[in-house]
Amino acid sequence: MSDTQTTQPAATPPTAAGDVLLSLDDVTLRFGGVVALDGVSFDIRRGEILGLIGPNGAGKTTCFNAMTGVYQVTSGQVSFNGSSLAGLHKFAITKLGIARTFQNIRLFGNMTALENILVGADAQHSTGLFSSLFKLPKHRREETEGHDKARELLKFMGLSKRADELARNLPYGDQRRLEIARALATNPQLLCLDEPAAGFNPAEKRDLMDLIRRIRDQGYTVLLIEHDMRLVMGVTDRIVVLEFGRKIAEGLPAEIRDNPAVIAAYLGVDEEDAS
Ligand SMILES: Nc1ncnc2c1ncn2[C@@H]1O[C@H](COP(=O)(O)OP(=O)(O)OP(=O)(O)O)[C@@H](O)[C@H]1O
Repeated sequence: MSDTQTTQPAATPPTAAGDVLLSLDDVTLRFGGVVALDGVSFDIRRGEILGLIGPNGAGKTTCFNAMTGVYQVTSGQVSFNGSSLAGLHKFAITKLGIARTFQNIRLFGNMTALENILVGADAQHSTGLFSSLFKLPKHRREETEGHDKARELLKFMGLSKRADELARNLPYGDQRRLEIARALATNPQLLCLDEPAAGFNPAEKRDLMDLIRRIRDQGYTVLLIEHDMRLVMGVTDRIVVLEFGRKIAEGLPAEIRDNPAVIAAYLGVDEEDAS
């Protein structure tokens, strides 16, 4: 990645580092008889990299889905910048400033890398169909700005040379990075990454850790779901641990590493045996 060191225009810089950006307050989410989230509460603070971990089926992706409007919570509340997200459609939530990537890459394969990012940037355009049909000046200005920003994002992610290649022809690692770039194009305050290192080799994982730190240094807040413990422990500021839909621990990486309940959850043994 030779062209990754330039900076791109930052997201809204942190107003007061450490204030609460998003909070889950006693959130329960049921699918019929399955309780995917059971009274989960935690905060994401502005400017931090928060890890969300737990064994398979713990409720991590459901948490993302509750935050991004894919599912409405059964009870409890999700708030962003102090306002409830209840009833908001996922597009409205994107506009408010929450973006995500998916476990399984969801790019538009027949579009170029650049076009994929432009789709993300479109989510923040203020002009509507009328302006776009009649190519009004404000719409044209937004289009130009969108192109400039998309190229800067490609550069930031080390993908400049891929701009005009179809997404489906990109190597796997570049597709993963493009997904992150597309999410950043929506100009989020909070970027949620769902297993971004899946399928990566150790060297790619190290590059990803570096990239996540650089993203945070640009002023974004990052929520990271990841199974690779070395990556999670190495890059996050704090970690929240779920098991069977419940929060079982929250703390600094070193605290989580030594927490008997967390060790038990991962080893599948009784907490007393793990301590
Ligand atoms: N749409 C759905 N309908 C029914 N049950 C669901 C649905 N989505 C998730 N679940 C259930 O909710 C629970 C939590 O699933 P979730 O995908 O959030 O876990 P996860 O921690 O992300 O797991 P993994 O690490 O395997 O991705 C699981 O029991 C899962 O089967």
